[in-house]
Amino acid sequence: MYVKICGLSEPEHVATAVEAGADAIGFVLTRSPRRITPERAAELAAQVPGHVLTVGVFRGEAPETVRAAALTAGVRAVQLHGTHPHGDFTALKDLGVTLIRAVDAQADLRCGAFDEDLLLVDAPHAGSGRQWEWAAVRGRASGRWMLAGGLAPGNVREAIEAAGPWGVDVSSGVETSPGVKDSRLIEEFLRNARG
Ligand SMILES: O=C(O)c1ccccc1N[C@@H]1O[C@H](COP(=O)(O)O)[C@@H](O)[C@H]1O
Repeated sequence: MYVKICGLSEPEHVATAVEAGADAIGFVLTRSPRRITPERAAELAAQVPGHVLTVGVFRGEAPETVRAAALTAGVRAVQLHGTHPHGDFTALKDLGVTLIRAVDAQADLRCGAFDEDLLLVDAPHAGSGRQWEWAAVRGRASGRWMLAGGLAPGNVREAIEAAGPWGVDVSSGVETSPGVKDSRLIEEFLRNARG
């Protein structure tokens, strides 16, 4: 099971996620309680080994804004939330990073439909920590797709069984309050996600 830990802002939590076996870690570079600057993301990304994907998370920004922030941060993937047209993904292809299309369950759920490399199926309000009806996407989402939205150490197994994703992504569920990560919860999430 591919696991992404998102919304990291402290070196200690980046180290915990890497050591506990995360496949990807995310830095929020858009309006959010978890927002960090691209410069801060670059400092954190520098401590991440090459086998772990570093992801810049955006919501509704224009491709040029995403490009500039991703280059400053030095991330190897960008995750675009919001109603981006296909052309936004095409415009970012030459950046040479992994493109992640983040949508809710009403969208086209075929990974690759917008030329993205990974699909993320999330709650309508990304980053809110709210659960939604994960089972509604079972058999509808296809390809390399991650489930997100209200996941936590205590429910990630149930979510995987309900939706059948290729991977999972968490932010709020490994925090003690919005934007404050907890190393013990990060480790527990990774353990439970892998069963
Ligand atoms: O985390 C945020 O604040 C955020 C802001 C804007 C866009 C996406 C955001 N987070 C993404 O939301 C999902 C899961 O969130 P949660 O576990 O329900 O809190 C994850 O993909 C984050 O990257």
